[in-house]
Amino acid sequence: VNHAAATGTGTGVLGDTKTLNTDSYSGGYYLRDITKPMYSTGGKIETYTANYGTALPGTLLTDADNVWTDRAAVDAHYYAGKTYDFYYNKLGRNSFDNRGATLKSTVHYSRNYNNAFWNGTQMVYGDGDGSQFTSLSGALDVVAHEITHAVTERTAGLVYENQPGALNESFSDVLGNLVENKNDPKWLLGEDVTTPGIAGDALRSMSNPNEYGQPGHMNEYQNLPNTREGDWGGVHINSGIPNKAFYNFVTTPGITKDNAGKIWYRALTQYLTSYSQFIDARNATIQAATDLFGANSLEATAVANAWASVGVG
Ligand SMILES: Cc1cccc(C(=O)O)c1OC(=O)C1CC1
Ligand SMILES: [Zn+2]
Repeated sequence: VNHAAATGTGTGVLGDTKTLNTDSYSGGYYLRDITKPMYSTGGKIETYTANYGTALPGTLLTDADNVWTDRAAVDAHYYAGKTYDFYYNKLGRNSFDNRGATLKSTVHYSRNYNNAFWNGTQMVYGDGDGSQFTSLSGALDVVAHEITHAVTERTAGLVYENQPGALNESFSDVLGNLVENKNDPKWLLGEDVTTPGIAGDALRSMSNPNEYGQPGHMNEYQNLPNTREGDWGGVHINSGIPNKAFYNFVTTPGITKDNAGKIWYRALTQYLTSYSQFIDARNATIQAATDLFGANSLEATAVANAWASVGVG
């Protein structure tokens, strides 16, 4: 029996019902999406469980009746599909490698694990401890954040330390929110899975980085040690500065989310390199806006103003 695309239903982390692309193969249903353009060269979206251990990728999820109840798996699978669609339809990129590589996710990684990460090959999601986080695949901005780490690794290659690392983090936050495309005036990150017992909070805020302990201007840059304890020079801290620059840009009257995304994506994939600093990101986004909209365009002017407003350039 060959692979055949099937449509299942599943319950997500927040209790919502979703339609899932699955694969009816040899008598069972597999959590495998074979409907995307990348399938023409063998690419698919596959979701696994680590079954609360740390061996990767773990076991590909199967189900007898195509009604899926593993909430973390349902959202990891569905949101990976949404992220693939955004990159393909909006930015013309065919998966993280732009060559239709299979998108592999593993959920239920370890126990009480308050993290999500791209390990160089696949996405990995913990279930949280139920207090700090619920299952981390339950948020589209988180899933798109992780997949964007893969895109960055294959393009600019921004090293995960100091200013290049803060840029790496910021591009993941920017694309995470653009893919999520919520009507969220505060441009929050992780709001759907952070502290399930507290409403209205988040992991980070792009509109007001200070709200979650991040600098929003160069004069608040935190020189932290390039160690694990120092968050590798504060990559999740100093990302507040480029995040705020993007927020100021995208909220400029006349700037659309689509155009802002094209400019940031073009800077990331055409101009930035491993050790790019904040000033290089400023120059790269101005150049990208100039390429796409012209030297004296609203976009190019607004990009320069946005970086100046956070003390860069
Ligand atoms: C929750 C978490 C912990 C450690 C690293 C990351 C990381 O991927 O950098 C992480 O995920 C996020 O930041 C996502 C966006 C909310
Ligand atoms: Zn990250």
